[in-house]
Amino acid sequence: MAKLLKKPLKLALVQLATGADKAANLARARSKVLEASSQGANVVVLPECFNSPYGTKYFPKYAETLLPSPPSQEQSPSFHALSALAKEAKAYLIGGSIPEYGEETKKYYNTSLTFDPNGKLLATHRKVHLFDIDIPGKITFKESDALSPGNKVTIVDLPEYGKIAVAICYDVRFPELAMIAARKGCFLLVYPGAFNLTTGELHWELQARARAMDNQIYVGLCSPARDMSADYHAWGHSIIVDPMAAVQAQLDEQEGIAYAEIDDKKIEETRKGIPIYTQRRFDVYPDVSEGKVKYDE
Ligand SMILES: O=C(O)CCC(=O)C(=O)O
Repeated sequence: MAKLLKKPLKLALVQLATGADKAANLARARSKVLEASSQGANVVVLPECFNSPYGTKYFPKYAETLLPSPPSQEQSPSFHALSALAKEAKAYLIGGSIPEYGEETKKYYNTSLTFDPNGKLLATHRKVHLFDIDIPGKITFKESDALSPGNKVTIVDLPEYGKIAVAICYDVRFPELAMIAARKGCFLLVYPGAFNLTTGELHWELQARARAMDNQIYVGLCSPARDMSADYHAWGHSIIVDPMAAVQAQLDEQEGIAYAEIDDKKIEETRKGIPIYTQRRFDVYPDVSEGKVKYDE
């Protein structure tokens, strides 16, 4: 079987304590990402909405524009902070997500930016599935009140290592997206995310393990730390799951960094032991990765 991952890497998920002050969030992100890289991390991930509080009323206030590309410092301080940070850390940086104002569409998005170790932007993912749920007495959230969805699957080539997919939080509930990425050769699925105290307990670990089990690749879910004084209470528990669906690292609800070694051997072993990759029956059902898939907007 062809290698998915050219050489082993160390993955770090930064479970950041965030607040209402954007500049303070960016500064804190810098110190934790540098801590991760000083521990040898090659790929570092930040959480969903790491530069702002999570909530529909906050998105327009914190939104930044990314056009023209690259944007000016004034248009997107977060873009510049992340780019500089990737360079300083000498690591690939998956910059969680930030509220974005699309200059071309006049709409708001929940957007993730990925930078290479030279600070170059490699990919942009706008959350495809918006978090609209209503569990009476527990949680009602309607992200679509403020945001519009993105329209593509985001696969990012990290030249030294191989391909990863980036999607955001609620996107993890849609196995098709993960399946397409895996069948296109990704070795890792990364989801900056902020589940809550209801669905976090029920589904956070289950979703991570299910995506890993179905696709026999690594999965990382990176949450903000929990802040009970904020409007939205994040589940935390940032997690890295291996291709056999075993939990390699998981945090509690407090600020911290989850680390794991990621290598091709584990993918190969898993697929050799449980060879679903060669046992699929595309004569009985279609291969979703072979249909019409949008990779670019
Ligand atoms: O799927 C869930 O239960 C939570 C999703 C979420 O919090 C989000 O998409 O931001």
